[in-house]
Amino acid sequence: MKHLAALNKYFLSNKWRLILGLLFTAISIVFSIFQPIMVRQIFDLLSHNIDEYRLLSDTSLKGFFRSDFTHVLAFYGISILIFALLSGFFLFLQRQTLIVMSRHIEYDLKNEIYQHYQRLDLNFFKMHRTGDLMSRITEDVSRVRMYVGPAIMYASRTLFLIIIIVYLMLQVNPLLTLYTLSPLPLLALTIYYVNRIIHRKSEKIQAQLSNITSIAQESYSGIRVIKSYIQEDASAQHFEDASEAYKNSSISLAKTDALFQPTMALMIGLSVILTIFIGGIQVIDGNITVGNLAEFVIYVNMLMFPFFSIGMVASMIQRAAASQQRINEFLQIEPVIKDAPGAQAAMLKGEVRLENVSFTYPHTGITALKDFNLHIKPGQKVAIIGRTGSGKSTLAQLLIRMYDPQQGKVLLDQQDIRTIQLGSLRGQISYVPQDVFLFSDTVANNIRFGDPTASLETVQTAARQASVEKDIFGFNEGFETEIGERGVTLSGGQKQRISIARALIKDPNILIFDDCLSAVDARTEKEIIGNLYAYLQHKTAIIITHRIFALFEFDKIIVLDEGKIVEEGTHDDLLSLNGYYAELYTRQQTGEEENVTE
Ligand SMILES: Nc1ncnc2c1ncn2[C@@H]1O[C@H](COP(=O)(O)OP(=O)(O)OP(=O)(O)O)[C@@H](O)[C@H]1O
Repeated sequence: MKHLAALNKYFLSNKWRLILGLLFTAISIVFSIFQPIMVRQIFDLLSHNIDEYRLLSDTSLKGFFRSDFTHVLAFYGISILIFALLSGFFLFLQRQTLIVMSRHIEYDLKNEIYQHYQRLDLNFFKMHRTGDLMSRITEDVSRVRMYVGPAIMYASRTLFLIIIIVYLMLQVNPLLTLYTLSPLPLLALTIYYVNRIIHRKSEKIQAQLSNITSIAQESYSGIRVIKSYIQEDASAQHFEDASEAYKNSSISLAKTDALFQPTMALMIGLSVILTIFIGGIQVIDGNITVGNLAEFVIYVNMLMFPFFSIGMVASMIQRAAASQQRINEFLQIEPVIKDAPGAQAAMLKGEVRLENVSFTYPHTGITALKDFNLHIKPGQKVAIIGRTGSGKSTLAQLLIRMYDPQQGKVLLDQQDIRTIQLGSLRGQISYVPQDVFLFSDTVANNIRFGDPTASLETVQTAARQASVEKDIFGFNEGFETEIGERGVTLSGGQKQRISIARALIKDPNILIFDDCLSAVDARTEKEIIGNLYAYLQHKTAIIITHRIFALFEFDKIIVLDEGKIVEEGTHDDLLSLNGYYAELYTRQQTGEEENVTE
């Protein structure tokens, strides 16, 4: 329950809705109480006067009484109707305030979680599965909403109703009250347990349903592999097994559900029988009137749902507390990478320096860079080459401060990057990642992601510089073509170049290209490099690659191995070293020649 305290701030910001909601609940209940009172009055009126009326022999007097009775009955009928309408109207207002409040809280909570996710660093996302992040912002928030809306609504209704009705019942006859109410706690307890079973089964069904969805999704995305390996039948069988499990669980839930209504009917029946039996004896003994008995039967019926909802509300609160606990776990995580106190914005010219940097990935313990030193002057072009896993991408991650090194310093323009505001730092470095990610949006908007205010002309220029403009004009709707599931399917090389255009449009002084030309052919690569050359003239550029760009005149080429620099110098320096670079160069030259002669 203590976990739910985190929601109090939302109740506070919605206090008027909450107060009004509770007020409407009370008013609606007061109006609903008139019905049993009036029924009692009708019954008493009739039972007191009916014998005398029947004994009347004077037909005109009888007719007069009859019409009088009819008027009184009509008056009560209309009054009951008016009170029921008023009660219903305030019930409507109650829902309009409390349920609306819960939707506002749900909205705020979702935004709070989402904004918090945005602040958290890469390591957090590596450590938690996407499904887990999603379920906390969707399913857990939904369960919490059941507490801040329906649970509060039912609980307040139940509390007010029980207080008023039990008070009225006690005024009539305490003993009868005791007997009438005795089965109701049992009802609450039964509902609580049945609800828990239903919930457990529903959870299982939900998990099985999402399993079916992911099996289907995976088989659609991997349809080419399934077909080429003739695995259609195996894939169908896999789906059928998952569906079978889902069907069995659903049937089991239906059986439990089927028990629910009869259990309730039994409990209600038991209470009514007890009321009529004990109440009947009390009427015979003259302790209460027939009207009281009728009134009691209505009270019992009115109390059924409140007692039923005690069980329901208890399990709703329990579930909401568990969900809020899961939400709090994430909300309480503070990002490790954040602005240090006193961090300043900086105008970076482009000098990069790493001093004795060692970095180990926190969640795997893999040391990716060891005592690493590097100096790049503003405007220099540097290539980073090395075997897979040698630490090239890690270097890029440290420069944009996705991680902080455990030892040593990363300096930009001679300032430790930890003293530069994170937004200012990342805003002035363009990073083209190895694994391209494009959003389901238009081509133009994907490029504009680097500068949301950019005009179409600027977008086109960036596309031209990234050598992808011609390809884009080839699409049906040019720059307005949708990318993604519902849009065009781009080739790997096209995606990479759009991602480069996105980086160029930012027009920063430092650019890092992380192996982002791996999917283009040699001719396109030459074209891209030719175009980029002019663009990069006065900018610092770090190009991480597996291939040697002989065309590009690098100021420095660095060869990494196991997180250390093993070779460093210009193209000619490295060739004369006769090491990894020279070997790679020879291999690449032979490969290219073979390609030409083929
Ligand atoms: N996010 C991560 N979490 C844990 N370990 C990682 C992570 N990223 C990389 N590593 C590990 O750190 C080491 C260096 O990886 P890095 O990605 O920097 O190499 P790389 O030279 O860029 O390789 P490639 O050329 O294949 O991209 C590798 O052993 C890798 O397994």
